[in-house]
Amino acid sequence: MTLERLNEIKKLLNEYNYQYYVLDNPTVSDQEYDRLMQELQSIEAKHPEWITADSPSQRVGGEVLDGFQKVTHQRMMLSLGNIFNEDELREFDDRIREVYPQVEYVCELKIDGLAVSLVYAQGQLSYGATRGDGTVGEDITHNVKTIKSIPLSIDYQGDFEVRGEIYMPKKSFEQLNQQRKEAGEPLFANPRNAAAGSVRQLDSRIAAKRGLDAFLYMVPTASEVGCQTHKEALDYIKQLGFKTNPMTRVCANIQEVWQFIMEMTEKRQSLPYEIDGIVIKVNRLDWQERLGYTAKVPKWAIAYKFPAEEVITKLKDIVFTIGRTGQITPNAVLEPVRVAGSTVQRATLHNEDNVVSKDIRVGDYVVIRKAGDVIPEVVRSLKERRDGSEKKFQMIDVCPYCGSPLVRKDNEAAYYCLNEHCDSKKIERIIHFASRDAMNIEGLGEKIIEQFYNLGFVRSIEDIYSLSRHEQEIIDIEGFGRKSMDNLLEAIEKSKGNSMEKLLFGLGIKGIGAKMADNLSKEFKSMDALLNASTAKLLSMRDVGETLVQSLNRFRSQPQSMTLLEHLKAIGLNMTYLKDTSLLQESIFNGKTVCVTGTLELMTRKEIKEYLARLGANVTGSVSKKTDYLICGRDAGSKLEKARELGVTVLSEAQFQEEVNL
Ligand SMILES: NC(=O)c1ccc[n+]([C@@H]2O[C@H](COP(=O)([O-])OP(=O)(O)OC[C@H]3O[C@@H](n4cnc5c(N)ncnc54)[C@H](O)[C@@H]3O)[C@@H](O)[C@H]2O)c1
Ligand SMILES: [Zn+2]
Repeated sequence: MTLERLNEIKKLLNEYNYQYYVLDNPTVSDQEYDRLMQELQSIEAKHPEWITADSPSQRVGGEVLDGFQKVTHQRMMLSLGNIFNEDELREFDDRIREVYPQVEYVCELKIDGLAVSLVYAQGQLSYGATRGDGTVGEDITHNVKTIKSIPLSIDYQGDFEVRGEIYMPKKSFEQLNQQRKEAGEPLFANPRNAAAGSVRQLDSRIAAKRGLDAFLYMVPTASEVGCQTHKEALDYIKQLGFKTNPMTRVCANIQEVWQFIMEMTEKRQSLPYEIDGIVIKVNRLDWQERLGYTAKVPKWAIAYKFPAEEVITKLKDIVFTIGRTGQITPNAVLEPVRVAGSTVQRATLHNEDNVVSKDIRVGDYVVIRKAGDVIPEVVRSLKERRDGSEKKFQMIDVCPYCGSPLVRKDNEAAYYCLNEHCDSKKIERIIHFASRDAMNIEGLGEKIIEQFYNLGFVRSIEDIYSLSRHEQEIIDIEGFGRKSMDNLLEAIEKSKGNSMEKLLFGLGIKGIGAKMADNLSKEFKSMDALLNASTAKLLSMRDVGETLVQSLNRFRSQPQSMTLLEHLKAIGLNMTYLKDTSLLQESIFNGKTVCVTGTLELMTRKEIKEYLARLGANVTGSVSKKTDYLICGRDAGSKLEKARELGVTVLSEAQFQEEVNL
């Protein structure tokens, strides 16, 4: 169970790392990422035997993109350990003071940009590089040179390396996103990703226009140039002409550190650049040296991360939404407010007990927290700002959709509408339609459908196919990035080509399960033929009984069902059986999950996929425990490794062709 969870988290984190470091386009918030990382670390702490070298907990950040020169760092560029509260800060301090009771710290703002290494030779900038995976980075010299505050020459004749953070000031970020919006281009999620995306342009004219800047905060060879402390090193580079951050403070003990953190939490909003925390470093360089490093982070420094961002806004109304199971949830309608990079207009209030115990009223000013979840939440109300016009919360007792009395189940805080014909059933039908064995629309899961339903984007099955109309609104929903939207629209488009049995099963006709849908489709070949089939013909089939015929008759006599099918046909959904029955009988791939990887030589990727579909295979994009076969072309990489690890049968392209007699 836990091992399974561990693998699941690793997979997610690797995916998020890729989106964040390679694509500069995260699909989840940093809080969500950090929460998963903590969970991973706590499982690994309990089971050290499960730690693998490729675990995200063991690796520093990103990957090196093709297209850039690679630079091997003279010394590893590491990440930082994270802490999230005062207790953890004190634990860090305890560990240090066990060795150095007199420790002094330097506190710095944690600039939300990307790390850069600048190397000078004979006083000239010789190159600038990204952190990459810590060992090898990308040469971004051409873009570094566009940053005006970075000196191209310094008054130091030997080899000299200095490290710091390239960032995009808030103003530049807003202008950039405004321009991109007007040009219809995808927006950057935050200044960090915008900065990273800018320095990784091959054309330096682009970076030059992006208004980037840099703070320098570290000299790997500080003691060699005569510095004893980190603070001296900072002063030294400032003298050489580098820009250092003015907020830096030396603290005599951990109380002063916490004091600094509190002060900066206040100041954060008013700074002209984004910070996501405070970095705390041991000041003495020889002590740093002796405290040393883990594989990923220094032991002499730590990053305190600010909690999920909170903002204040007015609660205009409370509305109720319904979920798949009929659960009724109160939601806050808010005066739109920007929080951590997106505009929030709605937030969940969870349930009646929560609203009552926090005494949240319509008209209140409330604190909204954007954590990792798709829907932000209301943390508390500001009672001191009330003027008496606020309305006390009253839970409804009938369903807002159908008027049936609501039922509170034993031991549960939630209320339910149990009416069979209520909206929850519609949600359920849409969920079923999109599910894996039916139309298999990836990215359109239960929670998303509930949310889209309640926001009015998807009220019926047909609506799925006009979702692009709400594209911008959906991207604005917290947590739903441009990339997820593109993927979703692609998955929806792809589902139009499904073979008939998937659609038939998706319609949710009573008695027609996945297997029966397959049998009927195989027999009748098209939706029209099935809908016009005589009772006698149906009954002549094996496994088809009276009940099923009655159920199908009910379906075909309902005008709304026929209209639905007509609409789907007009939208372009395939209504015929695409699997080739003669091929199916003998195919070893029938009903199996198959993945294709590597460079194919005999067929194109598209051809082989279509062919496999005709053989009855379910073709997937990744290898998992559910995979039955992996078909491998040349230069197969991680998928092949994974398949071997999981014991999945691997076939070469030639073996595949032989198997299917091509
Ligand atoms: N949302 C996502 O999908 C996603 C994915 C991957 C990572 N992340 C975020 O990135 C974090 C990991 O990134 P990371 O490895 O760069 O670590 P980090 O950002 O937590 O800390 C290390 C980095 O801090 C920067 N830094 C800024 N100011 C500094 C200063 N004064 N002194 C020293 N360093 C300073 C440096 O670039 C350094 O490499 C995660 O904790 C998460 O919040 C998010
Ligand atoms: Zn109802």
